[in-house]
Amino acid sequence: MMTSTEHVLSTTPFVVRRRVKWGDCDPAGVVYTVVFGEYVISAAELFYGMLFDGTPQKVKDRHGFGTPSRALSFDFRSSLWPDDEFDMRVTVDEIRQRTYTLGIEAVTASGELAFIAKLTPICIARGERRAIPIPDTLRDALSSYRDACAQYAAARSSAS
Ligand SMILES: CC(C)(COP(=O)(O)OP(=O)(O)OC[C@H]1O[C@@H](n2cnc3c(N)ncnc32)[C@H](O)[C@@H]1OP(=O)(O)O)[C@@H](O)C(=O)NCCC(=O)NCCSC(=O)c1cc(O)c2ccccc2c1O
Repeated sequence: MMTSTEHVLSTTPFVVRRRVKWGDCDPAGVVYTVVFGEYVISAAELFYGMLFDGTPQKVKDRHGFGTPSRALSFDFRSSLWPDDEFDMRVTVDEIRQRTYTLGIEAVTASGELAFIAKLTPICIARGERRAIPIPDTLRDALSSYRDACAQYAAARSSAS
């Protein structure tokens, strides 16, 4: 039997399921604030892997760009506890010139909203710390994903 504490649940929309590990928690017994950054960046990296069908750093290397975080914000709605399972759904909220914003919404197995994060990466030339326009391959992949999610949502709402 294989047990995983982090795996991709679906690709459209892109959803990562995680289980809170004991080591994620602080002495108060809930997930430590610092760990939320790891949750979000890890989900974003898996998202890039899906967009380019590979492992995240290798695909960015291949395409010649990096994606340092230009901004990151959190809205914490409820605490996460050891062994809690939660799903992080990734949306493409904005695509600008050199930056774009991913929304990451985390919902527990009982349907409770845990947090909403907004991650704004800035594209840089690989190996340099210089901002560049979002490469066309990435821009196209982000737009296609956003369109596919919109189509999925429309199909679901017309079915219900
Ligand atoms: C990357 C920078 C050197 C670029 O500096 P520059 O001066 O050229 O551009 P700006 O910093 O002014 O950015 C303009 C851009 O940002 C948008 N923007 C401005 N304010 C905000 C805001 N509050 N929220 C959201 N967006 C904002 C503005 O609209 C412009 O976007 P457009 O799309 O409109 O053009 C410099 O920004 C820099 O070095 N920043 C620090 C980055 C950093 O250290 N982050 C901390 C974590 S490190 C990290 O995440 C990281 C990840 C990687 O995967 C890497 C991979 C490879 C190398 C390094 C990595 C890395 O450090």
